[in-house]
Amino acid sequence: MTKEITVEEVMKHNTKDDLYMVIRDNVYDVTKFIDSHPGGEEVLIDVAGRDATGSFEDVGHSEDAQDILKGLFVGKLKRVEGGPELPKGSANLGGEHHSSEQHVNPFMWVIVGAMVVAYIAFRMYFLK
Ligand code: HEM
Repeated sequence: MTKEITVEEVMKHNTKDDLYMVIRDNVYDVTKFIDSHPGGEEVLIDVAGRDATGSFEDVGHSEDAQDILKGLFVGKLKRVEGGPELPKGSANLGGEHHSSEQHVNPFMWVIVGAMVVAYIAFRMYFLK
């Protein structure tokens, strides 16, 4: 019989070493998959112990990803009327874009630095 897992129980598994997430009311134990996720571990930790349906679907995961999911299934989410709501995962591609913007920054400073040096060299040449 399919195991039923409560919202409270899912929320307890919210660390890298013990990570559950919910996708379409199915509960998955993602702990062993974290290191091999092509999208990185960060996004999975962001949705640990949460509802990751939106994040998972936004990415447009392939059939392969759906197959991996099947292997991680541990039970159905049990919703109790009047009980706590499972928080939605906050991982999204917006976060990813943000971090890639930060990678651009050091390079920008090199360009700005080069322009300042060029300007000073130019001034010195003409002020001789
Ligand atoms: C247990 C759940 C998950 C499984 C089994 C899974 C599996 C995979 C797999 C197999 C890929 C490779 C591309 C593909 O086949 O679609 C992938 C890529 C990716 N996943 Fe997941 N994923 C999961 C959850 C998530 C979540 C919650 C996020 C949050 C946003 C996420 C973000 C991404 C991203 C951004 C990529 C693209 C990486 C790239 O191509 O650079 N995944 N995932």
